[in-house]
Amino acid sequence: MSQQRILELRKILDRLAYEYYVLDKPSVSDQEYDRYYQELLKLEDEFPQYRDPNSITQRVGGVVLDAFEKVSHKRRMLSLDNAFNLEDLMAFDERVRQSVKNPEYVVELKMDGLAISLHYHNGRFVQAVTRGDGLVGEDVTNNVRTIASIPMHIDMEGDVEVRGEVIMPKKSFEALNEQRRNQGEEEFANPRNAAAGSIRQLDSRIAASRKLDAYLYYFEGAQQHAMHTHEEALEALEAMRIKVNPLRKVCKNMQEVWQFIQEMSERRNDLPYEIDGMVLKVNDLHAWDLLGTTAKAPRYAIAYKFPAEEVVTKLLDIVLSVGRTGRITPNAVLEPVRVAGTTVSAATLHNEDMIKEKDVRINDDVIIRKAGDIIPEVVRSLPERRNGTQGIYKFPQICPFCGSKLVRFADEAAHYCMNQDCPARIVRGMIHFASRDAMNIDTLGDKKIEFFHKQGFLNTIEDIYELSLHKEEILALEGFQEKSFQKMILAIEASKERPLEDLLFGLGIREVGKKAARVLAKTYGNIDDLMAAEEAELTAIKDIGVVTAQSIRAYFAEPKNKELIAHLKGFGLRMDTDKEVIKESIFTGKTVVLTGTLQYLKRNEAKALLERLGANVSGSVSKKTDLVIYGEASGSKLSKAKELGVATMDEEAFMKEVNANEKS
Ligand SMILES: NC(=O)c1ccc[n+]([C@@H]2O[C@H](COP(=O)([O-])OP(=O)(O)OC[C@H]3O[C@@H](n4cnc5c(N)ncnc54)[C@H](O)[C@@H]3O)[C@@H](O)[C@H]2O)c1
Ligand SMILES: [Zn+2]
Repeated sequence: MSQQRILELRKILDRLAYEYYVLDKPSVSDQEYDRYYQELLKLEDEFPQYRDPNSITQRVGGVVLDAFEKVSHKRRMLSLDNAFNLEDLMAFDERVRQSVKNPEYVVELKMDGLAISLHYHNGRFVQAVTRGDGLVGEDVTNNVRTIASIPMHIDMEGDVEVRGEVIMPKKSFEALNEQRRNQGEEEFANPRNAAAGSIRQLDSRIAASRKLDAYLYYFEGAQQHAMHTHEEALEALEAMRIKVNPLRKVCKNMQEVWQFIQEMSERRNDLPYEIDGMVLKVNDLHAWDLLGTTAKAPRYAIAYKFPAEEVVTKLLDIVLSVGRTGRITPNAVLEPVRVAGTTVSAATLHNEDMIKEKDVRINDDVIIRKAGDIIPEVVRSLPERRNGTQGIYKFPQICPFCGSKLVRFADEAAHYCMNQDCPARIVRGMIHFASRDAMNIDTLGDKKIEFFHKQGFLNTIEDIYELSLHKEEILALEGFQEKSFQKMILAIEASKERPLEDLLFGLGIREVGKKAARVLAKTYGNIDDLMAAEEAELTAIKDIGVVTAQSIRAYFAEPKNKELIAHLKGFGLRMDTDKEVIKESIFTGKTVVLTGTLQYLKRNEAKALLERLGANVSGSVSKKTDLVIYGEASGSKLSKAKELGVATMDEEAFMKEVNANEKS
């Protein structure tokens, strides 16, 4: 039983960590994650036979993206153990006291960003590396250079390593999300994920535009510089004009610690950046060596995490919604309640497993939590408050909108309505088709589509282009005027000119998101060639996997979909891409040869990029060659180029040029 639960928890946590560290897109709040984590920690403690070095509790979370140069840390970059209340902190103090007499603590703010290591050589900033998996991080030097508060020169000879936190101030975060909203892009869940997403960008101009900041809190090898305490080390950093957070305090005992924590938690909302807790560090650096570290965290420090805002309310009902792919989401209908400054009356329950996991039943009192910008969630039910009217929730077997049987695939937690004609799916599909990222018919929003569907005017995507046939009926409806009707029809007409990639995305083919649509449109140029493409041909395209390829094939094999495309063609929708404009660049008019193994691009991609930038790509080096671009293990072509005096460029430099041109 406990073993099963341990495995289950590891699976949940691995998925959440992936969403958080790799996608920078968490689906639950940090508190929710921490609850699962603490439960796992406790079970592993209780049942040592089930411990596993691969468990998330035994390693530093986080990953190293392949797109970046990997750098090994000289000393591991660790995480921190967590405390959630005074009791946890007292236990930590107790453990420290077993090795250290009368410990002092430096108490700092726990800034919610991502850890970074900065390297200086003879006073010059030379490299910045992310924490990564703790052993190896990503080289993000160019991006970190764009952070104004990080000094490029310091007054210290030799090699100096400083560590700290890159953060996105609340103001920058709000501005960024507003901009993303306006451009129809997905918003970041919180400043931490936005900061992480900004630092891990291949184009440093994006990082520069994101207005990041950084605070440093660790001086590697401070003892070699004759410092004895952490506070002395921080002051030495300040003397080098390195930014250290002044909101910190050296505390003589736990009473002072707790008082400072209370003080800061009251000021928390007024700070210009987000903090998710406080960090206690033993002040005496000699004690750091004495106490040492675990596989994951130092024993001389601990993070106290602030509690999230939680309230209790009644769960009145569970209702299902259906997405355009048929995916079903169960939602909690709640007795309205104020939490974290807003009134909440609905919360997501994710899927059947989550409902079981949290043992949520209709009529239960439940704990609701809203943290940061994440949608409200049901944390758990309060079974002790049940009065006998709460039966175990049975997940519906049929779609509430069309009555067809719901399907749950073996490897997925979600249920699906598989009925292509399900009215709820059709409406969601039309909403998606008209949305900003797709055909961008901005006068035809969610509410109007739902309304016209109820009126019987919109039953398929094709109907959008025949809406003008219902002019008389629509004008007879309340709230519709000739002028706004004309505007709507004009926007529908204008959408016929959208390029192929927008149409492909708008069709809502499973697995074909914005990016895949762009890749497909670019590769095929028009819809007929794409419709004729075999699965093998599709999977040969970078970024298109087997599942996506099969889904595309299945979509175009469906007679109804073929008909839809034919009808749309009949309405005059263009079904090709914008012609690639050749961009003037340093490659324009040059004869270029590629050689060696490229790290960032496949050979054919590099070729396509070069051609777009006006180059003529050739296979062999001769006197006519203007430039040889080389990757790793390049052999005879490179030596021949050198012999002939032909200019050469390594892949790194090439990527920089490409990036510069792509973004301009
Ligand atoms: N919502 C989710 O799905 C999800 C998933 C995974 C992780 N998380 C969150 O991330 C946490 C785990 O991340 P973690 O391993 O980075 O641990 P952590 O964020 O709890 O603590 C360690 C980090 O704190 C940072 N920090 C900030 N101020 C500091 C200071 N003054 N001194 C020292 N360090 C400071 C450093 O970056 C350090 O690496 C979880 O507890 C959870 O809150 C959330
Ligand atoms: Zn249905």
